[in-house]
This record gives sequence, structure tokens and C-alpha cells, in this order.
Amino acid sequence: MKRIVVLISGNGSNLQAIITACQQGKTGGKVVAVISNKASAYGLQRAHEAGIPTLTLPPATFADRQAYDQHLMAEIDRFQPDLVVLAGFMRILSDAFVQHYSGRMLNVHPSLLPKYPGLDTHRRAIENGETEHGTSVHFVTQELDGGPVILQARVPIFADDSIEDVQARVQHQEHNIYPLSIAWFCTGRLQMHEGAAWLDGKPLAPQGYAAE
Ligand SMILES: Nc1nc2c(c(=O)[nH]1)N[C@@H](CN(C=O)c1ccc(C(=O)N[C@@H](CCC(=O)O)C(=O)O)cc1)CN2
Ligand SMILES: NCC(=O)N[C@@H]1O[C@H](COP(=O)([O-])[O-])[C@@H](O)[C@H]1O
Repeated sequence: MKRIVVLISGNGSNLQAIITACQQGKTGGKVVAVISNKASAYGLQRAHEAGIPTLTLPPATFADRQAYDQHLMAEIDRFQPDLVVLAGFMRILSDAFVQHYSGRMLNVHPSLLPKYPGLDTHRRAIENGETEHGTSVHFVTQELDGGPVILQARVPIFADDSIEDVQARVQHQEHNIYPLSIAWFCTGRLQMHEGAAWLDGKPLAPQGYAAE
């Protein structure tokens, strides 16, 4: 059973989907700890209800980003993870941190990368008149939201959509593709190799595998 540490900052709906999939035996992994940079994250409650150890590390108590990341690494490594999962973790990670977990750290980003890296993706897509949007699971690299894409799922944007409408449609897809990506990793089917995502011994296309 692979050991998974999940980093969050908020609601934790992706964390919940991952916990549920693991509990149902669908991933080959087990969430062994949940760590948040915000004490207010509802995801901490979700972890507690699932009997999973939690830790809160507020950045304000550290001198700078590097000091924070060094401490975060030490806390994560106490749980001896095979995989680190960013699930709405809203901090840019230092190069040292990313290097330490290279090839075994995933993120879910709310856009069809490489379109709309960064923040506020749903608002930007709506304001740009996009009629298609979506979400991407990728390996985390030093390039923000630039790591090899593993899985993408597409959703429509309708003319009268609010940001909340689009977010809900995107997150419904995230709750499918993130646990699937994690299962591929935990069962040895997915690796990062030579800067690309490989599935079953073959490199995936730059946009990853298109989920149905
Ligand atoms: N080195 C990397 N770090 C992170 C990556 C990555 O690919 N490489 N993915 C992000 C997740 N993310 C989007 O998917 C993201 C998270 C946070 C930010 C950001 O600008 N954060 C600000 C603070 C914003 C806030 O507190 O609301 C910051 O850290 O200064 C951009 C993209 C996770 N990290
Ligand atoms: N740039 C990172 C980013 O915006 N990530 C996004 O935060 C949300 C967290 O929701 P959750 O806390 O309910 O899982 C998710 O939709 C994820 O794609």
C-alpha cells in the first residue's frame, strides 16, 4: 500500500475524493497525513473525520519561503510518503522542495494546461469568452503549473455561467481524474521520466491522457 501525504489550503473536496477512493480500495494507496498552511481549511475537518493525522503550518511563523519549505519537508518526511499530492495547496514551492519530491509529487490545476496557469483560472476563461475549459493533473516541477500533464478533463462554459457554475463543473471532473491519476502512480503504471509523464512504459502526449 503506497503512502500518500496530501497538502491543502481550503475546502478539500479533492482531498475527500482521494480519501474515499483510497478507502474503497481504488488507488492502491493510503492517505497517511494531511497538512495545511491554513488553520481554517475545512479539509482538516474532513481528514479528522476519516481518522487521518493532520498538521497545520501557518507561514507567518517562518522567516521566509525557504525556511517554511524546509520545515514542511521535514514534517512530510516523518510520514515516509511514496507520493505527495497537492490538492488546492495555494503556495508556490521552492526549487529545493520540488527537487526533493521530483517524480513523486502531483498537482491538480483548474484549467486545460498550458492555457491559464496561475490563479483565478475560471474568471479569466469566462472573461476571455472561452466555450471550453477544464482541469489538468500534472507532475509538479519548478516551472509553476508547467510540469508534465498526466490527465485532462474538458467541460463546456455556457454564456450565462457564473464563476461558481464553472468551478462546480470543473471540480466534478477533478474528483474523477485525480483519484485515477493517483491510482496509476500507486500501482506503478505512471512515472515521470526524462521530463515527461509515462504510462505503461510509453510517454504520454504533452496534454496527457484525455479523460472521457
Ligand atoms: N514550484 C511549484 N509550486 C507549485 C506548483 C507548481 O507547479 N510548481 N503548483 C501550485 C498549485 N497552483 C496552481 O495549480 C498555484 C498555487 C499558488 C499560486 C500562488 O500564486 N500562490 C501565492 C499565494 C496565493 C494565495 O495565498 O492565495 C504564493 O505562493 O505567493 C499559484 C499557483 C502549487 N505550488
Ligand atoms: N492553482 C491551484 C488551484 O487553484 N487549485 C484548485 O483549487 C481547488 C481546490 O478545491 P478543493 O479544496 O475543494 O479540493 C481545485 O479546484 C484545484 O483545481
